[in-house]
Amino acid sequence: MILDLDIGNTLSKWRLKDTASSEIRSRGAVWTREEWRPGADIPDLDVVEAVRISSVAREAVLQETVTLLKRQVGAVHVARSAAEALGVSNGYREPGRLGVDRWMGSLAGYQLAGACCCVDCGSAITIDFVLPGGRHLGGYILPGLRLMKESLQLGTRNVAIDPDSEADELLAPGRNTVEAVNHGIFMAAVSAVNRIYSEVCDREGVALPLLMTGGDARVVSRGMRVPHALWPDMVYAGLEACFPLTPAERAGRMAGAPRVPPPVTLEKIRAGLAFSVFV
Ligand SMILES: Nc1ncnc2c1ncn2[C@@H]1O[C@H](COP(=O)(O)OP(=O)(O)O)[C@@H](O)[C@H]1O
Ligand SMILES: CC(C)(COP(=O)(O)O)[C@@H](O)C(=O)NCCC(=O)O
Ligand SMILES: [K+]
Repeated sequence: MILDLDIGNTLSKWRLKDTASSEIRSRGAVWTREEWRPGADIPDLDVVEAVRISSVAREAVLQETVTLLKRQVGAVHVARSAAEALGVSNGYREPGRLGVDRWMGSLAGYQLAGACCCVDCGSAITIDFVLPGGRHLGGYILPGLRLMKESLQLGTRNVAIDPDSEADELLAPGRNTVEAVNHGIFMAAVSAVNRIYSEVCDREGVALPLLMTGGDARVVSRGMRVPHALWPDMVYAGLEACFPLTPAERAGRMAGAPRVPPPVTLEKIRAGLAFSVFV
């Protein structure tokens, strides 16, 4: 069995993957806290032959986790952002500083779709771009839905946006505090993602497939104006591509990879942007 770990700022996600069949056997998540330890919340390590980790938690948390895991598991692979991998060149001036979850997502996106825009809606919302030929441009970081809501301190933090609400409802003016806050942060997130996607496609002269992941991807996806695919396992897929262990992974197949809808034409993207130009 392979244990994959995606340690984010809010949640540490894990899944167990069968080494022979490549099937996902179980998955779960625990809060990422300072005292995070693999233990009761994490699956039985006796069955684990290898661990793959993507972590944006503090380096000390990662090191403690790795030390603990190494006592019981032979192979522990820790992903790091690099200047180049799998045909993608990192757009950061200091490549190691790019969040490794963003790097994993960008590598997975490029493997699946070629040039692409990768959006990760977690504690932060990150938007990364990879051009044809594999040039990663860099990207954008904004607060995630939960962070935006908490920063307002209006006592609405425990009333989450229903991911099944229709975009129409979410875009309407709120008629109480919870609605006003939820609709406001929804609007902030989707406007930013729609606009950033269009602006970058416009400036680079290419219509890019759009991939979305993260705990709030389903909600944000409701407000997207362009075709896109949801890929909950996108960060894990980057781990699979960097450290292929199963026969399917060695053949380049990534678990849970979605069908990616073709993007709308560049003309349509530009026509959409034209509405926001007033001069
Ligand atoms: N069951 C849940 N528990 C916690 N957060 C959730 C849950 N479902 C959705 N969310 C949202 O997802 C975000 C966490 O998403 P995730 O992608 O795991 O973030 P990170 O990678 O930063 O830890 C939270 O900020 C919250 O808005
Ligand atoms: C931007 C992030 C905080 C997003 O993390 P997440 O919301 O997934 O927990 C993370 O990718 C990170 O710590 N990045 C380092 C800074 C950077 O990417 O420039
Ligand atoms: K994120």
